[in-house]
Amino acid sequence: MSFDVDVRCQVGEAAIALRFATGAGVTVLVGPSGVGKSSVLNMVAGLLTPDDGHVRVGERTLFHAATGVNLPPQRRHVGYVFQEPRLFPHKRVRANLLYGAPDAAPLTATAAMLDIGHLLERWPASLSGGEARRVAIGRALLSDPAFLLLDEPMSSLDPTRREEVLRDIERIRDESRLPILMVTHDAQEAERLATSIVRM
Ligand SMILES: Nc1ncnc2c1ncn2[C@@H]1O[C@H](COP(=O)(O)OP(=O)(O)OP(=O)(O)O)[C@@H](O)[C@H]1O
Repeated sequence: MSFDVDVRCQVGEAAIALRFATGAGVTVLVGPSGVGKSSVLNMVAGLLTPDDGHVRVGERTLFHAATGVNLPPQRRHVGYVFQEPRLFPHKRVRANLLYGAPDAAPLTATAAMLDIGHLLERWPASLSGGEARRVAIGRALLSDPAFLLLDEPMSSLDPTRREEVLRDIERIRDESRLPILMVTHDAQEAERLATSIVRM
């Protein structure tokens, strides 16, 4: 089992509840705007604490209300790519990529895979949307995560850039074998990337 999630949480007016258990590959979370998809990612990441339930990824229990287990985000070994790239504006691309990386050795190979090797000395403000997104994905991968969370990684990209990021995610799915939990609005993306689809 990759993701074994059963969470309930009141967020403002919204009562969010979701249960799913999925195997290896990409689990895609789909559903209308405001239904709570990003909140579920935040509960898996440890940024939002569920009122009840459990979160297990692989063999590890990250949260279990009944026994009081609640690992802080930094101990969950999560690579989280937010809807906005959230790069550090005062750090060059290279330093952004290495932020949180236990080891600089995989930098060259990861940058080559994401086709961002020529951008290492640039500042984030000079990047296009697609480039910034790929740097955010690279930073998540280089932190040596146990799993990836991707929140609408193709949103607000033009069709060419979208295709590039789609291919990157396919490559990560097929080569790194990291469990991936991803949110998308787009049925075609879900169809193409998903090993499992969870509807909210
Ligand atoms: N800080 C907050 N205070 C009150 N309500 C909130 C807060 N954060 C989120 N919500 C509400 O919780 C619900 C779930 O939000 P969430 O961002 O998880 O949805 P989503 O499915 O990811 O939406 P989208 O697809 O539009 O990004 C929404 O109804 C939202 O208005």
